[in-house]
Amino acid sequence: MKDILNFINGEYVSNVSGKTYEKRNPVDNSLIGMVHEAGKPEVDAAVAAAKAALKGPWGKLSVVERCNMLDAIVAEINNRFDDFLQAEIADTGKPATLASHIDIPRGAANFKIFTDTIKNVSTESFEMRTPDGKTARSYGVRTPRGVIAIICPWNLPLLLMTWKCGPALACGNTVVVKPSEATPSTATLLGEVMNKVGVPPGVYNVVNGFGVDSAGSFLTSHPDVNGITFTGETKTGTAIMKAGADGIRPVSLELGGKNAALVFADCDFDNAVATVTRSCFENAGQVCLGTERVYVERPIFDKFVAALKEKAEQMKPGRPFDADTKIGPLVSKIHQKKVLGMYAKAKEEGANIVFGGGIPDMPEELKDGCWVQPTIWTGLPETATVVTEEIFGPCCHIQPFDTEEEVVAMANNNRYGLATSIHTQDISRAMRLASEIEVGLCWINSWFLRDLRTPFGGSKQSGIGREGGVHSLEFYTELRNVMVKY
Ligand SMILES: NC(=O)C1=CN([C@@H]2O[C@H](COP(=O)(O)OP(=O)(O)OC[C@H]3O[C@@H](n4cnc5c(N)ncnc54)[C@H](O)[C@@H]3O)[C@@H](O)[C@H]2O)C=CC1
Ligand SMILES: O=C(O)/C=C/C=C(\O)C(=O)O
Repeated sequence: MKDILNFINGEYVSNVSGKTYEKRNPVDNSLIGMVHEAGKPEVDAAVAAAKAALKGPWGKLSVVERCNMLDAIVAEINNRFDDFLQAEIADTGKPATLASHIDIPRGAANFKIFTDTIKNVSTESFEMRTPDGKTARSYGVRTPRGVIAIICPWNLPLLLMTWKCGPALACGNTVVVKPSEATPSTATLLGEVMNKVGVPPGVYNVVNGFGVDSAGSFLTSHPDVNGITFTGETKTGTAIMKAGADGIRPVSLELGGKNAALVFADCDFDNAVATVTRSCFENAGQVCLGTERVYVERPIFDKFVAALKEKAEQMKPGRPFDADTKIGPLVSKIHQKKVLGMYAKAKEEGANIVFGGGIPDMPEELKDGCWVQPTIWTGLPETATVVTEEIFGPCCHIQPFDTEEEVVAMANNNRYGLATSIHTQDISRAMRLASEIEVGLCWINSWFLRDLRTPFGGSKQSGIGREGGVHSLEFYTELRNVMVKY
């Protein structure tokens, strides 16, 4: 039996409570291991270690020395690529083709981009004349914020954790990571990499457990945590923001979405169908940037619905390493129940089910996995539950539209504002709409195409703050002004 421990001050440790919980594989519900839940004593120890490490050898490294250490982390993740791949796949059940192209490479790239950023970023400087005729020069100095709490979701575990850990460490902070209870393995494994490359104890810590009354809330309410960065549900973001208010700690929040794809009659049809297929069904729809509302201009509506249905039919569910697997299971029984509840709600509210709507027929040995069918609906009003609420499953509702004004109004009529994709060959229209749609991220004739130097985050109830490239420095550093009179 595998034990998934906590990683505190450079050592793998259990807990004083003796509490453990089962981590099961969502493909077939087999037991992967027992997770040792961190309680208050373990969270206190992790934060104390992180605080002490700021004053230890880590805090004395030059930027270049720190970046060299991060480069070694990148190399070691790549050396242990298969270990990370196996761990991520066991936790999530996602296809190996996906994890090996996105999750694990981004786990390494998320450190690399921020060593490049931190080595090349400048701060402003101004000169002025003083009233007594002398000169004063001001300049900015960036210092680490301190101990950063990183609270992660389960959909892209290594990718989303390193997206925060990379810049935090590059800026000289120390971190305490709380992975999702559903996906503890890769964050825990990264502790081995830290030790191998000589990252000092206490710089990177992992506390496993749940949110409320567990590791998550113990961590976010800890007074020695200097900043909290979170990706996950908007409701949890609200709780985390409240926790941050005590002690005036800054928060960076990447939250939910109910993203719209706008497909115009003049689009490159095959590209639009292929891209919307990915944005609806990739990672079994468990991507905050994913599309759950598709708006198609009326002249191509029927053709588009038929084409997307054909793609959904080809999404073969199966084991992660089978060559013909196109879609994995959902992450957990809890999430499967939530998504199937939404499928039932769509039916109850009168949806026309174009495809799916239930559990696929799986071979006997996989029947206990967390499978759901890719699902397409039409015919619902814009007020229907599955058109307004985030589902986080492989599904979408397709609505026809007649005018640009109408589709912009429908796309914006939602409390979230994370991402959109616009499919048209009219570049003027695309650029016009890109500024009218209320989102943090807008893709034109593409989706989830990432340049890690660019600002990433959501508007409205999809988040606060932007991370990526130099934008991450706003959260992970304090910008101090120094004025010298001479
Ligand atoms: N990237 C995204 O936008 C994601 C959105 N979701 C959405 O959220 C729904 C629920 O998924 P969950 O994993 O339960 O998301 P969640 O937002 O509840 O959990 C994310 C992380 O926050 C922690 N957490 C929960 N409550 C906390 C609290 N009060 N204080 C500190 N930490 C806390 C959890 O343990 C986990 O590590 C999904 O069905 C989906 O709709 C889920 C995962 C990612
Ligand atoms: O590319 C990224 O940095 C992030 C992608 C996806 C999410 O944030 C998410 O699904 O939560």
